Amino acid sequence: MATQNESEEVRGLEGVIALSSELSSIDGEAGQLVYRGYDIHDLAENASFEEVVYLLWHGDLPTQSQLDALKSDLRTARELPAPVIDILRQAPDSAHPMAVLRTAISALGLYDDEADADSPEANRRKATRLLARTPGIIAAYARLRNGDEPIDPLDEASMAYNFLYMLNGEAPGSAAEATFDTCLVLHADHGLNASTFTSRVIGSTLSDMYSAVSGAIGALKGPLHGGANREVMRMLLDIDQKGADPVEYVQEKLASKERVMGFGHRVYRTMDPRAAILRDRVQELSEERNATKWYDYSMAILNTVKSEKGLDPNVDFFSASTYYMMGLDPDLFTPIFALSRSAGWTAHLLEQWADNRLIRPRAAYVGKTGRTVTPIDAR
Ligand SMILES: CC(=O)SCCNC(=O)CCNC(=O)[C@H](O)C(C)(C)COP(=O)(O)OP(=O)(O)OC[C@H]1O[C@@H](n2cnc3c(N)ncnc32)[C@H](O)[C@@H]1OP(=O)(O)O
Ligand SMILES: O=C([O-])CC(=O)C(=O)O
Repeated sequence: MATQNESEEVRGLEGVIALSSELSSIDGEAGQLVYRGYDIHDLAENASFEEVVYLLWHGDLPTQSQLDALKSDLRTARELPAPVIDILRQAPDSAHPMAVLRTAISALGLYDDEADADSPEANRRKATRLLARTPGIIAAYARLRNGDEPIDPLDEASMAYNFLYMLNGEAPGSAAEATFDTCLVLHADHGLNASTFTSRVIGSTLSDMYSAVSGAIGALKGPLHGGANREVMRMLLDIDQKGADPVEYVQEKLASKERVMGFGHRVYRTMDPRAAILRDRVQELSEERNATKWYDYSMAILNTVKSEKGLDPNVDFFSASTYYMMGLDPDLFTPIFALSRSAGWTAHLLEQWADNRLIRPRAAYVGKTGRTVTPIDAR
């Protein structure tokens, strides 16, 4: 039994080691992220999202036949149950797409005969169904709210290609597919971040995978976590609309003690390696198109926040302009994050259940003591 003094509080659990994991490691001082021993730069350059999913779920990169089998399983599993499509049809057009995704993932559990089956094999099958169906949910809702019908994915295409295809109804170029695939690789796992911790807490009660992933989506939605990518784009658009100087705009925010979205991180004390990869991608996209506005604003903000607050950008800062330059709607940015992070959440759940112990910390009680009940008519 742990012996921490009951009155000691570690605010926000900063630095607390709550469990052991073989999935990803972060060196916050060096700015290094590793999935199962592979550096994120290596994976971003040389592995597809599907290969990373296999790596997270199984521990090693797949052989060609293992990858083919995974892709075939994902293809077979991806059709959405009709009642879930009905839920998407009935969701208000103005709903937050993360709320829609959370609801739809929860509803998937209603139509999965194995929802409460707890064997490792059943949990792997559910992880496959859950990940396979997430792109279709996000794309279908994005189309339905615009009055368009959902589009079926293609048989032989990658998840990155199919997501963009289902969303836009046209074939994405190979550069767009590659950029999107890299984004999925970069967001797939990140230690015991808030949403992953949420999923493991829920999983540790031996609740089911749909409950745990719905809870994780709820945690990711917040602007201090995955929701920051949408807020970053809102800030860039606001600067543009007002014709504001990005340096002055951000200086004003800092002077009024507002947080600048996309900066700071609980673990990194230097540049998030994913932000560096995405910064370079935004620069390339900008130069290819001869349209450097978003990159220029972003770099002006980066330099200002760094010099005034000493803060570096996190993954959400440059994913915003990357997605926007790909024509994606800002309120889909966080659902896209969730699509990728589902790989990590489900891998963490499989790991949790392989050696489960209920996660249940303590609170330091700082409330009143020694009170006695006064009869209600005398209060
Ligand atoms: C995928 C992800 O989840 S990455 C994170 C995405 N979230 C964001 O980009 C939101 C903006 N960033 C933040 O709010 C924070 O940096 C967090 C929540 C990510 C991490 O914060 P924590 O480790 O809890 O640091 P904490 O909130 O205690 O902040 C420490 C100090 O830095 C300041 N600070 C931290 N981030 C920012 C920011 N983005 N803008 C301005 N000030 C900031 C805080 O105001 C605080 O200053 P103070 O000591 O003068 O009060
Ligand atoms: O790790 C964190 O605290 C936030 C997160 O999920 C990430 O950076 O990808």
